[in-house]
Amino acid sequence: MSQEKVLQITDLSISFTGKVVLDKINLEVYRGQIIGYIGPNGAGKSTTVKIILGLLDRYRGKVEVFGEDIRNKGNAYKKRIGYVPENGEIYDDLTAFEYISFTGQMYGMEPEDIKNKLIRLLEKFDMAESLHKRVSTFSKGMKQKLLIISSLIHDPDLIFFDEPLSGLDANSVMIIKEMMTILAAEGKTIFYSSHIMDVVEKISNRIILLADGNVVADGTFDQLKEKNKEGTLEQIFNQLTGFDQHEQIAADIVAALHGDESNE
Ligand SMILES: Nc1ncnc2c1ncn2[C@@H]1O[C@H](COP(=O)(O)OP(=O)(O)OP(=O)(O)O)[C@@H](O)[C@H]1O
Repeated sequence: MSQEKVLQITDLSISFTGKVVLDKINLEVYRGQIIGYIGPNGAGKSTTVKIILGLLDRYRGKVEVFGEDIRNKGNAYKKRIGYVPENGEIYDDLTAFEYISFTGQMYGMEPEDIKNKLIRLLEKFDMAESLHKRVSTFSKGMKQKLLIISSLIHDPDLIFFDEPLSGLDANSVMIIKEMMTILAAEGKTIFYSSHIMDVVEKISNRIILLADGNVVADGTFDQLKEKNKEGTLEQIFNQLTGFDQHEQIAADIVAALHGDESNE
């Protein structure tokens, strides 16, 4: 792996209406890393990514992408970034071709280049027939594939995937996992946020766990395992976030559904 620093985050903090979401986070990310960026719901994973993408600017601290402070960078650095948001919205009335033409041109690509790539990619994603079909007619998985194509069509160097496998069938999941490995081996850097722990465990060469506004673990899966004496990433996650009550909570939920009296 390269020692070229792609991202540096220094003392990054942000609060929303008085609630501290990120509390002086520090991170250095290197070219070719696949970072499994995990944490409980509401831990601040999407917020971190939105700050790096320049979508939130009320933060404190410093964020450097490709060696430059994003506060001084304008928008040019975004052309080297790809992003699959957790809840990606696609303009439903557009066709696949119109949508990718629109996003590709925002990244400064030539229309001919966009079309050629898109035709090849749709074919590989088993969507060759969908080029001129409206997104409103697509299944969830097809929309997700289009979001993935949209995030990668401009060949970005730094890629943020927020639950990219959502809605994909088992075959497509295998393709995307393998694709991430190839892209990282080529020197692309991938930030992979997901709650599916066994995929994160397998795919990431570095895992960062965010909880209560802080980085509470940062290392390879083997390093995390050594420190925490637990078997799977799911167990390490539960241990580090202090969670051991799933049986009791599940039983309480069922009792509440039945209208049983609470004994809490
Ligand atoms: N625009 C906003 N205004 C107010 N609060 C916000 C805003 N955006 C995020 N938050 C709060 O910040 C916290 C972190 O949210 P964020 O979406 O970053 O979490 P996450 O780790 O991505 O969670 P999940 O795993 O559920 O996707 C949450 O408590 C959320 O309610």
